[in-house]
Amino acid sequence: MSTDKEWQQEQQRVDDVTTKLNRRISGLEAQVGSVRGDVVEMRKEFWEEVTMNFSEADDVGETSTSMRQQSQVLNEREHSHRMAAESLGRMRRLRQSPYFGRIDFAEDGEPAEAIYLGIASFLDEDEQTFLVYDWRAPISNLYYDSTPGPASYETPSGEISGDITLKRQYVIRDAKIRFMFDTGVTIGDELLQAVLSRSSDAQMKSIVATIQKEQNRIIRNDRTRMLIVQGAAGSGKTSAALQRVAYLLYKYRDQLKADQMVLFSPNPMFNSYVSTVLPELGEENMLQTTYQEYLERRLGREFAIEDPFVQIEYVLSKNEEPGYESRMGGIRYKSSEAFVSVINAYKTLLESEGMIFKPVRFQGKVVVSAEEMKTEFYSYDSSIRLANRLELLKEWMLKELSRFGKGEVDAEWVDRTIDVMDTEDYQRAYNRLRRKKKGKAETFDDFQQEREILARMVVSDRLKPLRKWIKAQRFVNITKLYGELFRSDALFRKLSGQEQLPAWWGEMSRQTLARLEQGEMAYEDTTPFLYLKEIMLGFRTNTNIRHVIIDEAQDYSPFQLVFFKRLFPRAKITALGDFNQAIYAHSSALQKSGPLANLYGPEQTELISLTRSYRSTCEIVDFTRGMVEGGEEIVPFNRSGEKPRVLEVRDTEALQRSIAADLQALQKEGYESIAVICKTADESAEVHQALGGMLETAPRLIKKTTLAFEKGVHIIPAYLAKGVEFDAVIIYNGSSASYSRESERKLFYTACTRAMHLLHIYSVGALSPFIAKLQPELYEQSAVEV
Ligand SMILES: Nc1ncnc2c1ncn2[C@@H]1O[C@H](COP(=O)(O)OP(=O)(O)OP(=O)(O)O)[C@@H](O)[C@H]1O
Repeated sequence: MSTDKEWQQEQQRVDDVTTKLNRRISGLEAQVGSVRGDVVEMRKEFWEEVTMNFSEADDVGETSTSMRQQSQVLNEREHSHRMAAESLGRMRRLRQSPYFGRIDFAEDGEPAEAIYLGIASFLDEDEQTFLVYDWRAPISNLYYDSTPGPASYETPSGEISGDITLKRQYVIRDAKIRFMFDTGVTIGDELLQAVLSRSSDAQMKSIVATIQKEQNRIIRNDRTRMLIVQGAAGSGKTSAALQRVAYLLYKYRDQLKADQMVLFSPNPMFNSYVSTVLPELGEENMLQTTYQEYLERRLGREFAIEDPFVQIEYVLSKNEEPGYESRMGGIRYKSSEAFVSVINAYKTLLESEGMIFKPVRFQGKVVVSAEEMKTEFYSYDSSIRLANRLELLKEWMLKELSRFGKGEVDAEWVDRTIDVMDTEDYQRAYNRLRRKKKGKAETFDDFQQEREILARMVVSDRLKPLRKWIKAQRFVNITKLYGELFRSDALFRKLSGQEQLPAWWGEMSRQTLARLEQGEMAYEDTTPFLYLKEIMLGFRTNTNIRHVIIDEAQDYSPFQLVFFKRLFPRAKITALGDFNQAIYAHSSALQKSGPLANLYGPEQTELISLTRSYRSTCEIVDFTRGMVEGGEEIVPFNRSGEKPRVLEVRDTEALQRSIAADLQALQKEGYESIAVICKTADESAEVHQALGGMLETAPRLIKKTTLAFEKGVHIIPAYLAKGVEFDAVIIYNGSSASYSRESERKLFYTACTRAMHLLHIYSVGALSPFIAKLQPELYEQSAVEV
């Protein structure tokens, strides 16, 4: 334990470091000052600019180089200015809290040296002595990974071993030490206690000061192509992922930029929730997107595409509708690896037969018929790759179109068009001609010639959209090709190699075709459809991205994962998830062993499990872990609170009145962020309206389009509460009517695990079996009804 004297010495050091920081800050301010704000913010429109069509590996390097050049347009002056500005930002952050940890490390045969850890390095004026080490420096690993005693750490030039003689933790604010504690086995249980007991924030916080050993393994793991993290609810997966981004940006600072890393979030609100962590650590944010955003860009123009939230609403609330079971069968099958194999086999088959094209038509006339295209296509050497044969076909069609165009020059419609041309059009045509025929004798002098030139121009103009259409290879009828899979059982049997069709095949196929005909695409069809399109026409890969972080990985299907692998051929993947929170009806890529682990093979895959849950009190964890399989492995962090409270009420009116009273009481007690978690969006909207009239300030209704996460009272459907947390959670109706099907278990678990300090569950009538089956001593059954 530290003594008063040590405290004074430490405070003295804080004062010294602060003085030096102030000096450095003044210097940097002078350097940055006058041109502040001039720094060019270069952010790429992620999906717009970096996706390109490449099928050959050779091209990849080239694209990547040109893209890097693009992003390095900043000139030298701006560059150094930017560096200074960034450094200033870091120093200012350090001034608020220069460090949070210290280890005294004696390298073998050397005296012990005190290593202070903060969010950035700070060198003394001699430019040699580290007053503060960056938490990501190799030596800092000792702090997270080792306890006092013999220890070693890796450096680029080999392992260094020695002895840790002291491990100390601080909370420093405004140059004053507020808390100081010598730690042993774990990193400051006490500090962690304090951090976890505070109320939640509208934005996620960085956890650098209290990273736990097992989380540190995730942050610094850098060996394999694929890192899979299976972690209990609240075990710090998202936190670890974000610190990992910061770590990689530090470790590979010469090669890796923030815009080469992308985080896939479950919804737009989550994006905003996590967006402050990296800036807080003095790093630029990585790119953030959602899978839906990608789908919209790729398919949104052709189809009305369903989003996963509409799909889940259907799954949760339409179980009485005809066709429900077959759609569920479809959702499961279309997300499977088996379907990936079918589509791969389909592509192979199409190399020799079965292509479907759209004819090229112009003013009712067929320019090139689908049959002619097919004949031409299959006349090419079959050893040429499919995508390349389609390129050849494209060239042939463009020629056919030109030939057709020449024949149209004398058509009557052309004459008519020329007759009604106004002077502006005429002038435009004339100018164009002049530009084209620079220096040549051809002019408008000759009437005959003039007519011909204008006619050619008119035809060419009219054919322009068709040319564009051909160039974009829109003539391949992907929709029909995809539909064919569901139209012909024989074809499907041939491709799957199975006599037996998948469950609900007939009805499900009818549903699929009916939607496609309406120009709609169900969420479960989007990835397979796009995959078929990509493998036919050449995959549009994104080679700029070097790291893909997939949060809530359990919500992605095996099919989507295969897709990710193709989409980001140069990226390493970090996939974080919890199979107990797999809320979608499709099969999940994250299973104990399975699709995710197989994606890059065992050599290239590492799996880390997190079982300690930090978010919720012991009482809440004890309660929630009983609901899921394997829950006994989840270990609550040692922080106590009230037992979850369960309250059965008579009817909806009593339910809403009780919840309104509860909300008011909670707010009075000082809970700042409270969620009333409903099952669906419709239910949330109803509750929002009902409670609005009963509360002083209207609660906030969270929809799938909500962008910002804020404090206050929220009404939110369970599936949108993914990844976020609240001081207090009220489950709107945890009755057996709402949550009893097996498919609802994980949704219910996800909802309950959003609570940090307090969990109240209301139920109209009988309780959900997921609660009823728990030991009664795990919760407080309350009878109070308003
Ligand atoms: N080492 C730590 N130090 C301080 N706080 C931590 C630590 N690890 C986790 N937490 C806190 O625990 C809470 C849960 O963390 P996080 O959201 O990262 O968990 P998760 O595993 O992604 O959860 P879920 O799967 O339920 O969404 C957050 O408030 C986070 O700040």
